[in-house]
Amino acid sequence: MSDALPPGRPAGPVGPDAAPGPTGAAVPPVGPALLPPLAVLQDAARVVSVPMRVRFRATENREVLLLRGPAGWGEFGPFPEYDDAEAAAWLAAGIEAAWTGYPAPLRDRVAVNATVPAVAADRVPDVLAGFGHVGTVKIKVAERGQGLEDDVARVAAVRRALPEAALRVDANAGWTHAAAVEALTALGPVGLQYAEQPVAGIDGLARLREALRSRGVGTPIAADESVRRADDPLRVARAGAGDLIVVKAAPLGGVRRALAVVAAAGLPAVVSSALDTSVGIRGGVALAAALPDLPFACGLGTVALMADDVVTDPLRPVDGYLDVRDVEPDPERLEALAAGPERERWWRDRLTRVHAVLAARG
Ligand SMILES: O=C(O)CCC(=O)C1=CC=C[C@@H](O)[C@@H]1C(=O)O
Ligand SMILES: [Mg+2]
Repeated sequence: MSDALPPGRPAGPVGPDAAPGPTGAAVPPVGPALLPPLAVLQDAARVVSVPMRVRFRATENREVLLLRGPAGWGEFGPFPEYDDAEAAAWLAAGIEAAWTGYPAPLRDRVAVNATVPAVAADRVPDVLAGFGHVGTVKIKVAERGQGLEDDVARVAAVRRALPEAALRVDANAGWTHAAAVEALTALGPVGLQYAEQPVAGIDGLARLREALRSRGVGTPIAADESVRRADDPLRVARAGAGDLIVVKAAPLGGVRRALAVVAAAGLPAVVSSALDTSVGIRGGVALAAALPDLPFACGLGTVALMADDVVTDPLRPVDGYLDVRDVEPDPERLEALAAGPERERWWRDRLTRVHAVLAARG
């Protein structure tokens, strides 16, 4: 088998002539419409630990705290290393889901991509098999401890498996400027749909975008961490640092706030997951379903990377789509996946602290 990169499809509906940028629309501060008392949240909480089928983000077991409220279920699952201030947006999103519910959908299903973690190239067929038929694949690159040859081999393996699929890569800011120029030039012949957060920082993205253009590499640049982890999610758009933005409901403080970010950014948006259970994915689906424009497949297929789920009918892609439907955790699955007492305490303590952050913001 060769690692040569056969040509792929041309880039998607983005690029130098893509949408203009900030529209001046307002983005509300992070916070739920109404903050339930802490005791109510603690009563409503279930902490679960879901084993992964494919290791992703160095995660073997995805732990989250689920909340049951009058409008349904919500998920609070900021990654363990996130501080309480950053985690506040995730709690606001979980409360929105469980106490307010989601805005009305504009479509009844959303296209999703397969997600290929930074696995060895020979594992790619097995990873893809978990997603069923898809027309788009996102491939993780720039993994610490790996080199460009690993990325090229992984991308080539996906291209061999799915010659017609649109391919995108996500470096999670793992490349330096020089490494990103080298890698995206090498991957150029594949016709990447876009490169997600190839380097760190908004200035870094803008500089790279400029450098690629001047070399004739037309790969569009998507901003992810520079939107969801930034104090100001609109700075990317203002700085002209990306051709499109990646939006995730939980880190942006919920579906309604994420919709406001997209409206204000004035850039095409891709909806993606936060490696959630089906309860959190339901929020991503609600966001994708409510966006006026949805030009890209969504990164919401990640339940396929998990070995289990809290519902009996998981939001896992079928023929490249997820239906827009509610989910209800199954009492037996909640019991079977319950986190151990120490982890449960850790999450409940975190809930207490993060609730205080939201309460202090008023
Ligand atoms: O977008 C996808 O295809 C799947 C979701 C995904 O890649 C991510 C989920 C959770 C955490 C992130 O590190 C990661 C991302 O960077 O987009
Ligand atoms: Mg990303």
